[in-house]
Order: sequence, then structure tokens, then C-alpha cells
Amino acid sequence: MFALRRRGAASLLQAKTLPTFQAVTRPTFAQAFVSSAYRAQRQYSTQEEDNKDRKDKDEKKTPPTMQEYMRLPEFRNSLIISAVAAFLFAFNNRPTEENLFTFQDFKVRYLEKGLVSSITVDNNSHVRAELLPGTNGPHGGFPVCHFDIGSVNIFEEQLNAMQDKLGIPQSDRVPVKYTRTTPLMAYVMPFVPTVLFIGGLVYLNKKMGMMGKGGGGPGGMFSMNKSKAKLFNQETDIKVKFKDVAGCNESKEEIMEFVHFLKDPAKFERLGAKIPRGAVLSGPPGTGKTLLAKATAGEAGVPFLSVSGSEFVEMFVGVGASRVRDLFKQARSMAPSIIFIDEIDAIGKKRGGGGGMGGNDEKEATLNQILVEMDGFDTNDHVIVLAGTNRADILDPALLRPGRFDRHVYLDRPDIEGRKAIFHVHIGKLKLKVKDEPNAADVIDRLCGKLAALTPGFAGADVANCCNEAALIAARLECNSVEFKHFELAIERVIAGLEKKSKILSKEERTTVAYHEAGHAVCGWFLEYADPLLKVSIIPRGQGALGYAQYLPPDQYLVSQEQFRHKMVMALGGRVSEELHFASVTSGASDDFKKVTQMAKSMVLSYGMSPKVGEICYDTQDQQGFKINKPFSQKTGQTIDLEIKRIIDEAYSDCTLLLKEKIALVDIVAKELLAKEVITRDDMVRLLGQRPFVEKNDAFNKYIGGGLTVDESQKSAPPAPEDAPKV
Ligand SMILES: Nc1ncnc2c1ncn2[C@@H]1O[C@H](COP(=O)(O)OP(=O)(O)OP(=O)(O)O)[C@@H](O)[C@H]1O
Ligand SMILES: [Zn+2]
Repeated sequence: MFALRRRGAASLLQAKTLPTFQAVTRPTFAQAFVSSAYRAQRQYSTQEEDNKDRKDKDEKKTPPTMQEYMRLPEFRNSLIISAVAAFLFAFNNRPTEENLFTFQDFKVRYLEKGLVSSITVDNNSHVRAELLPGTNGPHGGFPVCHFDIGSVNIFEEQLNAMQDKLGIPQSDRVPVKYTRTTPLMAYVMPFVPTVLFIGGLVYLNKKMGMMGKGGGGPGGMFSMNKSKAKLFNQETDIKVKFKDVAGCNESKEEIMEFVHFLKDPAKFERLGAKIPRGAVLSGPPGTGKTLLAKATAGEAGVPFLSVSGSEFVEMFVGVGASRVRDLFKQARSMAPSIIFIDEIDAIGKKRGGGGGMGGNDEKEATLNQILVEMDGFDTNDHVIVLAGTNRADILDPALLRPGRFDRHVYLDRPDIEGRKAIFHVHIGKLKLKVKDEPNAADVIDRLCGKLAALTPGFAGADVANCCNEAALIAARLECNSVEFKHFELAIERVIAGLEKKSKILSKEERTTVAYHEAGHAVCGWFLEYADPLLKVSIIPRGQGALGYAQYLPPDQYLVSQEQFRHKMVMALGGRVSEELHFASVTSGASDDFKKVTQMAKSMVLSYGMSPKVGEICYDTQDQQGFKINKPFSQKTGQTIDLEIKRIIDEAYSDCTLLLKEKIALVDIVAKELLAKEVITRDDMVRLLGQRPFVEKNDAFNKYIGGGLTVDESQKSAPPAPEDAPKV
């Protein structure tokens, strides 16, 4: 209670004598900084001295550079400490007894005695009073004093009252000036966000610039309008020649024309010939489009500017078009040259189709700019534009008009001879065991042929990948050179993914998988148009496959109705075998059903193989690959459904018939599979006898079946147990 009253009185008192004063003597930040820096320097020199003592006393030390100095941890620590100290000083430094100077003191010591010459009130809160010269002021004897006040009105009142009391006439009264100063920070603060923003931008730009350098192109936000094309210099970078692009001789011939032109443009111009501006290289992924474009530049010995269509598209409007301008400008400056735009479908899709969600305009603008640039070429510009795409069918027709990309070079997946040639290219870079043998060339040729036969459907990139994978496997197995078995493993890996031996199947699951796979294998063995089987395995592999069988489909362009039927019967072999051997079936056949349904659907909808539906093609997808409404009546729809079902049902009953007949053989194969996990074609021949047909795959006969015809090979193998059933 008592304490409370005292405090109340004190605050009252303070309210009355409001103008109080705090004479603050703050050690400045600069002082703190200097002292810490000094400390750091001392530490630095001590450390240096230690080192010197330890190492070589006579060695002359070079003084540290500013950068080295600032990188010292001590320097940084002391910087932080002094910053914190300065902060604490600035905000926590309470006035002490000595430097507390109040308005009361000012009145008593100077005002009443008439020692004040002028008064300045700053920001209505701080008073600075000039004293008469020679007066001993409170702050170190200077004739000046300052203190804080709470209210200007009260201060003025008291000042006037005092001077009234002293009887000072109005004319002699101490002049009072009012000023308003803004603290430095108040000026600086508004600029801080701007400075930070610009600083951030510059920093980002530098970072992007560095990434750009790594990626081979100019980066940075301020160079956004610059083309991101990667430049390959003809002397240093482009070592690719036509001989490195194997298996696509027609495409090479077509593109050869550009090479001739770039090498000797005058020859063509003399005759008034207009050289095509560009060519679209299309084909499935990995078939060597980029490689062929590069080889064209390599053969012609001109610079090669490579850019991907998607690199034109940014979130900012107009960037694409200006990148195109920049790209062509760059190409013209180094003409003759080749521009290669990969994935041109990213910007070159048919225009005006609508349906795009924003960004379409930007793509159109970019595409338009490409067209404008190509039109704007003078024939003596000698810049050729090649474009790569997997989807030539969706390109804007304007792109393909004469005078633009008027040549169309199609690169298909290679056939067996093509793959053999590509294997030759990539095997040349490997350390092969057979290379040391006397007839190495023949052996390698045969090896390449065999590998080509084993890799139906592989594109050039898959072949390259397979060769590299074989070398990696050889290295992993600590071998000194790459052998055929490494290629075999690599092919399997490329086709089916890595073996997952860690995936443990239960005993029941393993049995089911074995009978399922045996069902497929036995079915295929006795069906004339089923592809030759190479290997069956029940070791789980990547992509969720529990069992796996390797077949060798021939390079084939037409499929007959009979072939479809045999393929379907074989695909259903897994499920039927499960039905025949177990009380219940499993989910393992879903992939087989997908294949079967797809085949039956195509037969009915596209290939005219259903008498009820007739010779009609119902396309249910538009050119862009989107599903479109069914283009047939409901009644036709029902007929189609019934026909698809009929075809599958017939295949199913054929399959059941066949497997019921061969059930003992399925048992034998399944047991062998369970025992060995993997069985090869030789095992199958041993267990089931030769297939009762001539293999339909020429490649197989030439490279894998050892060149033997069935008749010859049957002399040395056990005869087929039964004749092929008619299914
Ligand atoms: N015909 C070929 N001869 C030799 N190597 C090839 C051939 N085709 C592809 N390759 C190999 O495959 C790699 C990839 O090929 P490339 O990048 O040219 O394919 P792409 O058709 O441009 O693929 P994408 O359509 O995916 O861009 C090449 O670097 C090369 O090693
Ligand atoms: Zn299956």
C-alpha cells in the first residue's frame, strides 16, 4: 500500500516537471567495428606468426589481401559480436547519474543567470541551448547543453514564466528556434526494399548466368531474350560424320543434298537453283534424328546451332519470338550454318485449334516468328534449318510449305541389317574379347548380326544403351573385356528391367507364376505363327513383372488374321494353364488380357477382319491422339462389342483345347522352371522336341538357329513328340 502511494506520487511529480533530459554518450558503431577489426587483425597476425614459427622462420610473409583477411572466421565472428554490442549499446544504454542533465538544472545553472544566448528546439522534443562564450557547459566544458523535453507547450510556458520572473524585457529574451531534422534512417529506409529487390535480381541473374554456362547456353534473367541455342563449333565439337550414323542410308542420301549445297553453294546458285530452306527429320524417339542433323553439319564443316523447341517457350510473353530472332541472327552471322530445332512439335503444332489453356498465343507467336525468319532468308544467307520431331503428323501445314521445311526425312526404327550396322558403330568403342582373335572382323560381324537378331524393335538409342550397359555389366563382374554373355544380360535388362532377386515370392505364388509361364511357352511352341521363344524365367523383374519370356518377333510390316489368332491364343495360355492346374485363377493375367483385347479391337475396328462389321475403319482417336466420340451408331457399337468378344472367346476355347492336350508337357516345363528358375530354348527343345514348323523369322534362322533349317537341325535333336494340332 505504502509503496504504491509513493510510486503514484513520483509519477505525478514527473508529470509536472516533464522536460527531462538524458545526455547520452553512445560509443558509436564505427568505434565498435574498428575495435573488433583490430582484434581480428591481431588474431590474424598471431596465427600467422605461429604458422611462421612452425614452418619457416626466414620465409618472408606477404601481407594478407583484403579478401583473405575478410574470409577469416575470427574476422567474421568479431564483426558479429561488435554488431550485437553496438545494438545493445544503442538501445540499452541507460543514462548514469553524471550525464543526467535536466531542464531544472538548465534553469538553475544557466537560464536564471542569464548565460544562455539561444535555444533551438529540434523535433519538438530535444533542446539545444547555446551558452555565452566562455561559459563552462555541462558536457565537457563546451558552451552548449542539450536535454529532452516532454512537451513544447509546457517548456515554453516555463521558459516565459522564468523570464517574466526575472523581469527580462521581451526584446532581450532568449530567442527560440524550432527545427525539424529527420534521422538519417528515415531517409534510408524507403530505399531499402528497392535496393534489396534489385540486389536480389542481380544475384539471381548471376546464379542463372552460372547455370547457363554449365548448360552450355547464355543464362541470366536480363539475357532472357537471347536464344538458348547450343553452339557446336565445326572445328572443335562436331566430330560426327555420316559413317557414325548407321542403318538409315535413304535418309542420309536425302540429306546429302544439303551437305553438297553448304560445301559449294555457288555450284547451285549458278544454275539458278533454289536450295530447300529446311527439312523435318521425323521418326520414333532415339532413331538418330539429332545425330543425323549433327552429322550433316559435321560433313559440311559448318557451325551447328542446336536448340530444343521447348526452350523457346517461357512464361513471359514475347520471349519466344525474340529468342527466335536472336537465334537466326546468330546463325546468319556465322553462315553457312545449320540450325537444328529439336522437338519442334512443342511450338509447331497446328495453329488455331483452340482448346489450349493460355500460352497458346505465345506458341503461335513463336511459330510465326520462325516462319517469318525462314521466309526472310535470302538464298545467299546459306543457313539451313533442320527440325526434329516424333510427331510430324501434328505439325502446322504452314511449316511444311515449300520454301520452309519442304523436305521430309523419315527415320524409322532400324531393321535387322540397320541394327547390325548400328551395333558395329557402337561395338567399335568397346574393348571386346574377340578383337584379339585372328579372324576378329568376321567374329565381330557375326556377333553384331546375332545381337541385331536378338533386339527386334530396338531404336539406335536402345542399341547404344545396350552396348554401354554390356560394358557396365562386364566392369561390374570384374572382367577385362566385354563378351557375348554381357550383351545378353544387357539386352534383357533393356527389355525387361533389372532382375529383382530380392523380391521374394511365396511358394504358392512361385508355383502359379511357373505354371502361367509354362502355359504361354507350351502354347507358343505348338502354334505356327507364334514368335520363336528364346527364354522363360520366373525371376521377378522391374516394372512389376513376376515372370518373363523373351521372344523374337521378326521385323514385320503386315500381320495376317491367322497370325493375330495365334498371338491371342498364346497370350491366353497363361490364364488357361492356371485354370487347368489350380482351383482358382489369379490377377496375373491382366496384362495378357490387355494385349488380347487390343488385338481383337484393332481387327474389328481398323483391319476389316470381322465379317459382321465389314471392311470399315472406325478411328476412335483424332490426329492429336485424343479420344473422340464413337463414330458409329449404337447398333453398330453393339455389333462391334459382340465381335470383339467372339474373337477373344474363340481364341480362348482354342487355347483350352490345345493346353488340355498338352497338359503333361506344361507340367514338365513348369517343374523345370521351378527347379532352375530360367529355361532356355535348348531346354525347351530337350523337353518338348523341335518346334514342328520352320521358324518364320529369317533373322532367327540366320543368326540364332545357327543357319540350320529345321530339317537339318531335327537330325540332331529329338523328334517332336506329336504333330502340331490344328488350332
Ligand atoms: N543410326 C544410328 N547410328 C548410330 N547411333 C545411333 C543411331 N541412332 C541413334 N543412335 C544413338 O542414339 C543416341 C540418341 O540418338 P538421337 O538423340 O539422335 O535420337 P533422336 O531421334 O534425336 O531422339 P529424340 O527423338 O528422343 O530426340 C545417339 O547419340 C547415338 O548414340
Ligand atoms: Zn501371362
